[in-house]
Amino acid sequence: MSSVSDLLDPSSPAYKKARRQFYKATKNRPDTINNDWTPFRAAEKRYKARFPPPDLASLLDLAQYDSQRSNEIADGVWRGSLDSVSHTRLNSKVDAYAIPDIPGLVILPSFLSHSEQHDLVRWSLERQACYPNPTNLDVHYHLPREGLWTRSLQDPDSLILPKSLDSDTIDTPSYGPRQLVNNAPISVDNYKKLADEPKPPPAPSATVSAASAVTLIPKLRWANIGWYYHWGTKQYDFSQGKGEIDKQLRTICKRAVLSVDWKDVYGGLELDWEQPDDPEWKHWPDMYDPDAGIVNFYQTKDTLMAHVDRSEVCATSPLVSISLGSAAVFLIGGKTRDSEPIPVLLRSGDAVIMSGPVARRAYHGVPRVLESSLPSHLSNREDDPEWEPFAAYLRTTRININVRQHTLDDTMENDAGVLVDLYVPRKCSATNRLITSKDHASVQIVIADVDANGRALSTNTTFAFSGQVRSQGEGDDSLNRLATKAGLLRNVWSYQK
Ligand SMILES: O=C(O)CCC(=O)C(=O)O
Ligand SMILES: [Fe+2]
Repeated sequence: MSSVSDLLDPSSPAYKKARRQFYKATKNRPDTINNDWTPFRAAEKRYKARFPPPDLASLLDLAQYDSQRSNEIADGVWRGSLDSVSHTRLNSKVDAYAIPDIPGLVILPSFLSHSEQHDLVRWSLERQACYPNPTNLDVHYHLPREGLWTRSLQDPDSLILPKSLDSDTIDTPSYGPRQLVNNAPISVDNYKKLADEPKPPPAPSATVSAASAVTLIPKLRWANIGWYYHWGTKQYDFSQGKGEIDKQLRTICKRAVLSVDWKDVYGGLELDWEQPDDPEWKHWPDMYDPDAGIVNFYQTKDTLMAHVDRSEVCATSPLVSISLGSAAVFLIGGKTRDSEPIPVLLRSGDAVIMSGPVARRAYHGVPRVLESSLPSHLSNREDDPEWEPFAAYLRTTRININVRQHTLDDTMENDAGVLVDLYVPRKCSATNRLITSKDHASVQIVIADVDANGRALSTNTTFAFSGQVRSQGEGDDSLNRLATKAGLLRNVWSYQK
């Protein structure tokens, strides 16, 4: 088998063979084939291509600032550069860089120590891709309670049975890249409606047959953590209650968010925040607390197409994304696929934060997992004889832990962890801006409809006022104005004049 470095060397027989195969395969392709590609699609195609191998010099490779990573870079054949994408070093407790073209995008290279990377790889495989967390394989198979990974080590040949045998409804399986559904962006206004839409469980495939534990491992694509995510509608399903996000992971994500001086990122920028005079980033040190996420498992041929993660009500709160194992090309662009994306080389231990109204809503994807890029601290661990199966798996795998904040804090849930109407995020009736859960001076006034005898009916009209409106002495006037408009009051305004 040819190595990756042979494939990058135009004089090698392996390169020449790949070129012959490429010309043969594309001989009859019309020249106009790529005229319709958006800039994002064209970039995906470029980095995905096996031939010619992509030139990664255009990738931002922040590991190159770190002399302790020089061996890691030298050992792998893939390397980007430091001068292809404009970036600025942030004033922060750890190495952190902002990308001025995408405000709110922050990259923390080498954020995790080697031992944290080991722990998180084990954590992902042993404890996340298993009951009670849903995974892509659960739909089709009766997975063992101890998890597929543990079973595959203890009894690799044990048979895992398909669910189609005992189900009335069946479907076709999909192991490829995650299916992309064009979901409606959730917001405070449509939140209730989307939460109430039916979320039928997906049907198991009729065509999968029993498979051994070890052969199913490379088919693992994702595990859901925190709030239950319904892939069919790309919305959260609150009726399933809230899964736990492990404390260790929450602590790591909070450390990432708290280590950044957000004033250095956002100060002086005019962005489209819900409350421009009190932008949310100022509250992240108290408010940021992740409650939803996905652990992604990519084999080297897998890609994740351009998408926007817009199922979370907190549309601007930081999303923390941690890379482990093999390296990858990460693309991030703008509001549509029509902006040219920025290419970044993400290596094991790097973290990316997508935050604020621009970066959190930017199209992004992973067109390439880089072959032979596993760093030596994950491929050989003489200190841990039990590590070898993890190393073998990671040689063809990248793990990404993608952590979001869906709700503003847990006062939005009842004791059972279910979102309740009362705590659905509200907007100030006077200013139409979001009332955060930390706005303890906000009030909600419910005015009951009454019958002819003055007795309360079951219907009512509700007004919510933010603390800011009240502190400016605008509460009474606002209530009068709104109640008059709603036909509940008469003549109050004439008093004021
Ligand atoms: O793998 C990555 O780096 C990104 C994953 C991602 O965008 C997602 O899970 O939504
Ligand atoms: Fe994403």
